[in-house]
Amino acid sequence: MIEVRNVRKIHQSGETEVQALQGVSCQFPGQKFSFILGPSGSGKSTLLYLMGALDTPSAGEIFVQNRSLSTLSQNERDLYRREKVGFVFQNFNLLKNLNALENVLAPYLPQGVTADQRQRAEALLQQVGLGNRITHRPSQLSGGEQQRVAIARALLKRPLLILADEPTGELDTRTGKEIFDCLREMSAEYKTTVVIVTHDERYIRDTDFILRLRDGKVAEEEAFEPVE
Ligand SMILES: Nc1ncnc2c1ncn2[C@@H]1O[C@H](COP(=O)(O)OP(=O)(O)OP(=O)(O)O)[C@@H](O)[C@H]1O
Repeated sequence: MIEVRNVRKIHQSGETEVQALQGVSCQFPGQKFSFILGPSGSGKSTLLYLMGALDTPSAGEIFVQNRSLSTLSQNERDLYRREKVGFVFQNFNLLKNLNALENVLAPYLPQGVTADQRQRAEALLQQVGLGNRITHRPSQLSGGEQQRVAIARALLKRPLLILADEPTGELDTRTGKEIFDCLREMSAEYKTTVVIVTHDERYIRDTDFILRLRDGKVAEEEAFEPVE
């Protein structure tokens, strides 16, 4: 479970201050599949980045596994980001000179990849439906396939949490739906907490929790009973 407690975030933009989050509190259920929705500028990405310790709140706290991120040392924050959180971004962030398998392994390439890591990377690519594409480079893959590589890369570290910022933003609606389905399946398979920021409300279904933001505040929370 991730608890967001009265979080405020002020972005400084030159002389002006932007109050991106104005006292947001909510709980994202652990090992479940959640969305953050809301209009442009409502603070969705800001909240996601705070949960991933890519940024720090101006006030308030975020607890992950009952530990406040504010109490972590710089070293512990780095470890948290590196080992506990898998990030998936709108533009896939793949390295264009590496093939799909190498992209999944990219975080481990500098120190040398173990046989176990390689085997897991291949299995993950298989699971996200790219078993026959592992030697393709990003330019030889469709947008949806590139996003699947990014999902496999995020899963390789066995993260506690996957944070996805507009993962379907560059994709057509059918492919976008497939990416949501893929993330949902992976969340269930690996019991990973998945939180997705999106504008794309057309295919929101089978979700456990929705947080709706407006003007940096919670507009609505919806929790769902599991569908039998
Ligand atoms: N680094 C920054 N510096 C200054 N202002 C920022 C920064 N990041 C975000 N903001 C501002 O904070 C507010 C919330 O931005 P945020 O990106 O969190 O919203 P969002 O709901 O994710 O929007 P979108 O859906 O358009 O991505 C906006 O007014 C935005 O302009």
